[in-house]
Amino acid sequence: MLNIIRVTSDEQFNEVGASIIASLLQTNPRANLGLATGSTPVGVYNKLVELYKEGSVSFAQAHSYNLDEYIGLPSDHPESYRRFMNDKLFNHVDINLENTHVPSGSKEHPEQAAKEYNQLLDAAGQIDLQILGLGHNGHIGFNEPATELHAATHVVELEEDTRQANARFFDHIDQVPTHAVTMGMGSILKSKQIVLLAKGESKAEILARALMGPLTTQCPASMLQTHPNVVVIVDQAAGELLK
Ligand SMILES: N[C@@H]1[C@@H](O)[C@H](O)[C@@H](COP(=O)(O)O)O[C@@H]1O
Repeated sequence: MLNIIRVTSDEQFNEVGASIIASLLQTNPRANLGLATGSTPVGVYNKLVELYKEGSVSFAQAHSYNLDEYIGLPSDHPESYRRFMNDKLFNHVDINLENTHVPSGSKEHPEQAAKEYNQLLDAAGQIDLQILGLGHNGHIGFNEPATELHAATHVVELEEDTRQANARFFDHIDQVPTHAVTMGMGSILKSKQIVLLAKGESKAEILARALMGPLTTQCPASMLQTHPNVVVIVDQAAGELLK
């Protein structure tokens, strides 16, 4: 079931997103959080840091599992997703870094890294709350449009579109990795609850396709329509084409 929450400002967007995560941690301090990178969740993470500083939320017993990681960037590279998470959230709250998990972007053994991350997810059981952003081509995590989708964590070759969209974070497109490790569709869809975040006009069309179009592997986010508990937080621009 899709529950669409329309917001009218960035502030509200971030507050709604952060309060869903904070409420979960208040009732289940040991929750498994599925976390996402990209620009869309940044404000939500900032808000969570504020809530933590006010004493309204603690991550002390929480565990986190990130969706994806570039292959070939050292974990301290400014654009690696491990570094992103440390900088935007983990280093500012009381989460135990040992309980935070981001797939390894090992260049030497990417397939092994994917396999190990999958084993880690299996051992963790279920993710209680999975945060997702939305790629312009309908990807979630780095599950790119394709004729087949994968259930488990796997290595993926990034689409040119995706590399271009992410080039804004690098000095030059040549520096954007060509491959990534991503949690698979099965792991994402197994989460108890999913919160999809979409902001801005550039997401309006793909969001409408994802939520109202046919289920198709060509738009991996369309699979979210099969999930029993999805909350979609959209601003006015991204929600423009939703009925
Ligand atoms: N792998 C990430 C995705 O997890 C993210 O959802 C997407 C959208 O990013 P943004 O929120 O910056 O639009 O981009 C990246 O490619």
